[in-house]
Amino acid sequence: MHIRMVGTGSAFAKKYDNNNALIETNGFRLLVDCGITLPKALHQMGLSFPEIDAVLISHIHGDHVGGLEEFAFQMMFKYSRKPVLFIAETLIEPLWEHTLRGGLTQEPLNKLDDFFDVRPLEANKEIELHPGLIIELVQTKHILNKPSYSFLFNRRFFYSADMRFDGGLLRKLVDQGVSTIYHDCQLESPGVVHASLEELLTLPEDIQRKTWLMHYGDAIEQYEGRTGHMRIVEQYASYEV
Ligand SMILES: O=c1ccn([C@@H]2O[C@H](COP(=O)(O)O)[C@@H](O)[C@H]2O)c(=O)[nH]1
Ligand SMILES: [Zn+2]
Ligand SMILES: [Zn+2]
Repeated sequence: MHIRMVGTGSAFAKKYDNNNALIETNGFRLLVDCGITLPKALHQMGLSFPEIDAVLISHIHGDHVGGLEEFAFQMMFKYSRKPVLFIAETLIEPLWEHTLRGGLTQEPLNKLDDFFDVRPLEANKEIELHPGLIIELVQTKHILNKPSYSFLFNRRFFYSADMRFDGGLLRKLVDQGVSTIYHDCQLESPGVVHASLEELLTLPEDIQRKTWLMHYGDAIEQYEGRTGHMRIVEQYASYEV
């Protein structure tokens, strides 16, 4: 399984695009989150929307869903196709009512299913998205009373999306066989709604060695050599996980 970060930046980063990723396996290309900067970043990578087989959403923040309106419009009016949208069942109504409805509605198109082939996902239940690509949604803490999900791929690759620090969960995942963790990282403390670098540095060495940092601020270069045993994911680079 390959992963390419379309962006590695925090919500307010300007040197880095929104923290969105492409997971590629057996000829299947899954977009993980579709933020405000995604359409331009994807274009700069030489890719266009029809080359994406499905999109998966972690939670309703602009750097994770802000590019969906353009995705939907381009697919409908430029390519006459309905993209597959994998999304937790708890996020379906808020995604339409609170984010997309205003921009996308034009009678008779007035619901999420008019634009996307919606595939609801249940948390804590494995599902094969494509042959060779199994996913489990793990609900993690990010914003109070706002559902947010991390992703476990093929039982071995954990992608935090946006979450607060949870050392107990990371310990459990590693003990269960997770070999690679991509974790959001807020460089300055306190993390508040993300894991801070200071918190991540408290992880035991064996977990740190499996951990790569993403969703970072523009100051990341100043932190090179100061991330313990954790490595930094580079924007646009491709990794085998
Ligand atoms: O209580 C809060 C809520 C949000 N923030 C900041 O806003 C961004 C939201 O974007 P993410 O998708 O969560 O990255 C977050 O990074 C915080 O910087 C906050 O500080 N406190
Ligand atoms: Zn974010
Ligand atoms: Zn968020």
